[in-house]
Amino acid sequence: MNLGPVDSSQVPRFAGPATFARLPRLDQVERAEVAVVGVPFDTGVSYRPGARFGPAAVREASRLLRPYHPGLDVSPFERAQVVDAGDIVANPFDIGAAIEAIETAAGGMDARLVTIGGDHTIALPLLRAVARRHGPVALVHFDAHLDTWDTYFGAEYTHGTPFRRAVEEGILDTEALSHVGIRGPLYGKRDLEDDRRLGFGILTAADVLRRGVDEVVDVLRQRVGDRPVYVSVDIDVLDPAHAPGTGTPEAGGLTSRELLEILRGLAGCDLVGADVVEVAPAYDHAEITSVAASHVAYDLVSLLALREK
Ligand SMILES: N=C(N)NCCCC(=O)O
Ligand SMILES: [Zn+2]
Ligand SMILES: [Zn+2]
Repeated sequence: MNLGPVDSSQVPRFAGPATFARLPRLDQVERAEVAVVGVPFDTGVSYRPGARFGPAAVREASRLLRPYHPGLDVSPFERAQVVDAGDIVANPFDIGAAIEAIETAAGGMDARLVTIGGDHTIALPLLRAVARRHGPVALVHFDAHLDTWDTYFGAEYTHGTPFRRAVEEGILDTEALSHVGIRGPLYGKRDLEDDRRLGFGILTAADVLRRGVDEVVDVLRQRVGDRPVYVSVDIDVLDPAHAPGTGTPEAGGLTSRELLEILRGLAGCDLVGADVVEVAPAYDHAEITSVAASHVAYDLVSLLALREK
């Protein structure tokens, strides 16, 4: 029997500590198959700071989640032991040290992780940890931005560069790399050429609109095949109307309905880990962004739970 969340019909959901979805902490169980972990770190940002407060805001917004997912027909917390593993301690004054600490902490956990960021820099050490276990993985990356740029101010490790570094390090399977939701101005056409050369295929925000969710899911599933796959969700993939609380917002994005439906379309894929990053609560209103992120995390947890048993 798995230890589930606090029952919101017995204890008001606004009472008590805010673990993700009111789940038990890692130290309250003997083993866990799926863990939600926070990485409060935003030293890699190029514009508005504040994603260091993302994990706390997403946990707070997750109080309203319920234990049955009708879209995927699964009770994720019954199907698997899901826990909140707390926050990884990352040095806010030293990006290199933070990246190492994240890789070590993530690599030391047996459960499959859904990580709440934090800025997008953290995807690199999380991918390293996953690749150590599974070899080079497929990637489905939801974002307004490519995040395959080379450097900012000469710095290699930033929130705009994790996936270029990951390809260079050989931890991604370059036959199976997708960006979804890309839009907005670039520095030049070369950004797209570099991205293609690194191996990425792009489904833009306009593609989601014109081709629709089902066709996007088909393309993604075909690219992923039966490879182990990591899903990285930068919350700015959503339109600023659906996610105002983020550091580098771009107009013309996905709705939360589209994002959640595409995620559900990945059911049955060999998901080995996932993240939700770039929630910056200081720019949020009425918890719009943190509610969206909590639902994205719930769907990712549900996809991981579906693989159990
Ligand atoms: N990963 C995120 N959210 N943003 C990257 C933006 C990089 C830039 O300032 O051009
Ligand atoms: Zn982004
Ligand atoms: Zn990003």
